[in-house]
Amino acid sequence: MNNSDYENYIKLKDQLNIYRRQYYTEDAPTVQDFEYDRLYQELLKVESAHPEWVTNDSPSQNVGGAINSAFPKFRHEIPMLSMDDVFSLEESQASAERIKKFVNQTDVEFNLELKIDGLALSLIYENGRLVKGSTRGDGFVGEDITPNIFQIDDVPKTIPLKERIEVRGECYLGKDSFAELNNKRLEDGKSTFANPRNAAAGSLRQLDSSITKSRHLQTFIYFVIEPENYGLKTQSEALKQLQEWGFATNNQNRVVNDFKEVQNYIDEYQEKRLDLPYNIDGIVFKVNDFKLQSLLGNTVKVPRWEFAYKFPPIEAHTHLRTIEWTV
Ligand SMILES: NC(=O)c1cc2c(=O)c3cc(F)ccc3oc2nc1N
Repeated sequence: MNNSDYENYIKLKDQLNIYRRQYYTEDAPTVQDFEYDRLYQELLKVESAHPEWVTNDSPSQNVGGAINSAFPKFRHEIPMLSMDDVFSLEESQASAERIKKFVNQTDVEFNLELKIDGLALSLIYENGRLVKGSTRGDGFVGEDITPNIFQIDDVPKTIPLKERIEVRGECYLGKDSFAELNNKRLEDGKSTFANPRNAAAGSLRQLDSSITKSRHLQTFIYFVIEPENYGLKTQSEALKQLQEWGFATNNQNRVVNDFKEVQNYIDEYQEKRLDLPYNIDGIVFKVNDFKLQSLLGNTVKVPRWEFAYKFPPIEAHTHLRTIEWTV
């Protein structure tokens, strides 16, 4: 074993863990997502060549980051996993083919969804009333932020369902609300947020709920835990049912059967993303049929039935949109 290779690996792992703490726990990253992704893919490559070097503090072995101990802890009944990322059309085609091979079916339907650049959120309802809201945390234990969840306007406080249900989604800050927030902070001589995702995380993980309320956070709910319990058969059906129950859902999803449609969807939203009122950083591929999803199951960190295609980074000069204030 070439010592310096191993030393370089440890340095890379430690550096990534610093970046993760900044991103997940401090909501204040010092590197752009694409730079983090590049280093993370490098770590995965080294680890696949040297599996014996992998220890459980490696970023590849756990989801998300440490939680802010100021909040009560909340242990997720079902772990909140993350997603594998791919960075090219070819890779996404290869991942789709691997999934088809795994289930031994040539015609697997995928539900494509916009990948909202926000932070993951879990909501629990009992007897039709919202009783718990939490963040992902490390995937197993998140932060109980229930008081803050009640401050988000588009989160229904009651739903027309008597059974206990948990739903999950993304909490985000719209581009206009982000620009307004940063302009206000500049006026007040405060530091500004690096991007809407960190502003959303910083606003949701607030100890003072009135600050959360002032931030105009929004959500897109995309996941029903144990959907079969509610007679749901596919992801696209689940999104419709979530909307009927009163949740904010993103209706730009598309059910596709062949790769040409995937290419069209990716091209369409690579264009549209600049004009969407919220940030997206890719496309989520989900096997649409829940029976096939359970056949595929999960690994320690990610479901095998989904993955995310990440868009290439937008050139910095184009996407920063601030509001022209009338003086
Ligand atoms: N950012 C997103 O817009 C988005 C994220 C996820 C996940 O992180 C996710 C994680 C799981 F373990 C399972 C399903 C998921 O579905 C998801 N769907 C989405 N649309």
